[in-house]
Amino acid sequence: MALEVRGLSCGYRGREVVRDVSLTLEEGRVLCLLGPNGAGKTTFFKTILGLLPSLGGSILLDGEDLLPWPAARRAQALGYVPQAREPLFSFRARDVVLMGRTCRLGLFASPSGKDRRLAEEALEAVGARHLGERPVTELSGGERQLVLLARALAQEPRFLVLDEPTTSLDFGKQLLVLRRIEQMGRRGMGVLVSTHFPEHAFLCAHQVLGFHGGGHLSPGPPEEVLTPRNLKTLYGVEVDIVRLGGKHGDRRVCVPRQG
Ligand SMILES: Nc1ncnc2c1ncn2[C@@H]1O[C@H](COP(=O)(O)OP(=O)(O)OP(=O)(O)O)[C@@H](O)[C@H]1O
Repeated sequence: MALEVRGLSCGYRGREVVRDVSLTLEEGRVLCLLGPNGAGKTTFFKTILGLLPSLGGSILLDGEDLLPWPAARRAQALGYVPQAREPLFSFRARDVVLMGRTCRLGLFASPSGKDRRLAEEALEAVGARHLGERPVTELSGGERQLVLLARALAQEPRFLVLDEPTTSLDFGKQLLVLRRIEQMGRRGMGVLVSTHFPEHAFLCAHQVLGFHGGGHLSPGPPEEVLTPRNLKTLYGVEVDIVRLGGKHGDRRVCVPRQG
């Protein structure tokens, strides 16, 4: 069971932003997408999700072309948490999470007890059960981000696309969300996640893909892709990767060079 991207090019009205990307993401694996502002991370995700037409290449799930799939079938396979933005309607957070179950309901069906239980569990999993009764228009950016993540969990997709899920979260919530991402992988979900923090890849990812101004680094394990040289290519800064031993095992951190 795998999501395969073959020679995918993405962009807008003939302007290519991302060119000729190929990768395979198996269920149970986490891929972290890195790159500077404007490198094309969101564009790439939206193309995979079918929200933008591709400029070339193909996207396959278990060898089947995703393009002709109806929206509900696609939503059962691929969940999406976009970058946080202002909500339009003042639904309760609990109901927004329950909406994640919509793609699993029949045409005129209402949510069942099981759907409500899964929605509650999803809120609990992201540490946001206390927000259930609050209108989403009155939540902070980080709180809204957690509610959207819970909605995607309630959807129970096989693959989940998370666009900068840790942006706007405090330090503790960032670590909670990274732990959840890692757990989602262990429970068999395939996850594509973008972040502006390379260290997040060390904490939760099996593979890293890096975009930089029209080009990209070949996908591979974080320990191989996240070298000082590649980080310079991605972000134009000099950093060292420092390995820290400890009672919780090997850890790697990025340390800026002086000067
Ligand atoms: N609707 C659009 N029409 C035309 N160009 C767009 C559109 N949306 C984004 N772009 C351009 O495509 C490029 C890639 O944008 P994208 O949002 O994919 O980058 P990103 O890597 O997600 O950036 P960030 O880290 O800042 O969120 C940018 O140059 C951006 O200006």
